[in-house]
Amino acid sequence: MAWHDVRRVHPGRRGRPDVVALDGLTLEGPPGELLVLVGPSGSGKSTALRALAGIETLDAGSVHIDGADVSAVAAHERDVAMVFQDLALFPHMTVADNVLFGASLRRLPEAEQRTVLADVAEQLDLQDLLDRRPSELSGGQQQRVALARALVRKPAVFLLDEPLSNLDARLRLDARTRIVALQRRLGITMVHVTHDQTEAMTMGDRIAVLRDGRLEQVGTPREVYDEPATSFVASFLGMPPMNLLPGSVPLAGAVPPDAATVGVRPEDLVFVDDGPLAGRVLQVEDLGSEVVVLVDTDHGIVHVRRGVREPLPSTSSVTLGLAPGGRVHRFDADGLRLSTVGG
Ligand SMILES: Nc1ncnc2c1ncn2[C@@H]1O[C@H](COP(=O)(O)OP(=O)(O)OP(=O)(O)O)[C@@H](O)[C@H]1O
Repeated sequence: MAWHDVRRVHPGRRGRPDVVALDGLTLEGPPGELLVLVGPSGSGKSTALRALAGIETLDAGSVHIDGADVSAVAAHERDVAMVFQDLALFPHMTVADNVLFGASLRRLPEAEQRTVLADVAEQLDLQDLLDRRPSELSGGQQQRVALARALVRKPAVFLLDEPLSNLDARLRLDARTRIVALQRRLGITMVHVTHDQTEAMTMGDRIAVLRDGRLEQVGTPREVYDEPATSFVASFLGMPPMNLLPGSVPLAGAVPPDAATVGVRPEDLVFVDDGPLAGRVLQVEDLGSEVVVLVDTDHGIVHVRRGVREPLPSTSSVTLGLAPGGRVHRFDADGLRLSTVGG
């Protein structure tokens, strides 16, 4: 699938200014890829997905599926299936009927419908739920029904708009694993929208980071985490986010002084004697599997991530330095990455 220079402007209502939802979005992915769109609220993720599905008009540019320009093709004729956050299951229908809903499947001979249903029910672990109605299902089960309903259509592109956001943390993890396994097994092209960066990092073959309706960076999760193109990407991915400090902080020793900002991940900082960054321990957050220490410095609060077995500083006044193998990213005044030092 591809977006080529797509622009979408929502006219401002009642004297309000127009909203540019997509501002020349260009992005493409190979067939069989699981592409995750991430970005803050309002960055245009849903609009991009809706544009591909054909339920959003384009003001300029084009969208492509399987190499063909489908910009002028009606939504119902595009070979896509979309799962929304609210799932939109029919409450009066059984799970089986919800899954099979849709004229094309209904036209199949009954025996064939049963095969399709049995197949998808097995893939999504719905075998025992087929006679129930949505109100008799948990959130996770409902979500699996919505996935099944989209899957039986065997679309060329499968679009997921935050389908996991209503699930609790455990179910989310389960659903995440299930979707990725399914996508791998069937080799389907999938675009998954989320604002959850853990979901993005763990699910995507590639992650596309959107900001203000434009593509900020696209790459594998490792690439965007380790080599963020901009300070925006650097601070968007990672929890806690990358620490951004003035370029004058000599964290990486003698580096060229032309960076406006230097960025360092919380895991790349250590407590040392006489380090280049001084501060006071504000808070220690023990997360069970790791410890995050908040240090108040002259340049704002800095997050330090340490292992649970490592000793913590014994005094509240501390100095920080770069961890062995740690990396410092240097950004210019526009936020563009100049280089990465260390690692
Ligand atoms: N129908 C509409 N009318 C007016 N403005 C809209 C409309 N739909 C979206 N917008 C605006 O377009 C911008 C992009 O919206 P979009 O829903 O694509 O962002 P998003 O990244 O998916 O956000 P979220 O994560 O909050 O769902 C936002 O500023 C939004 O307010």
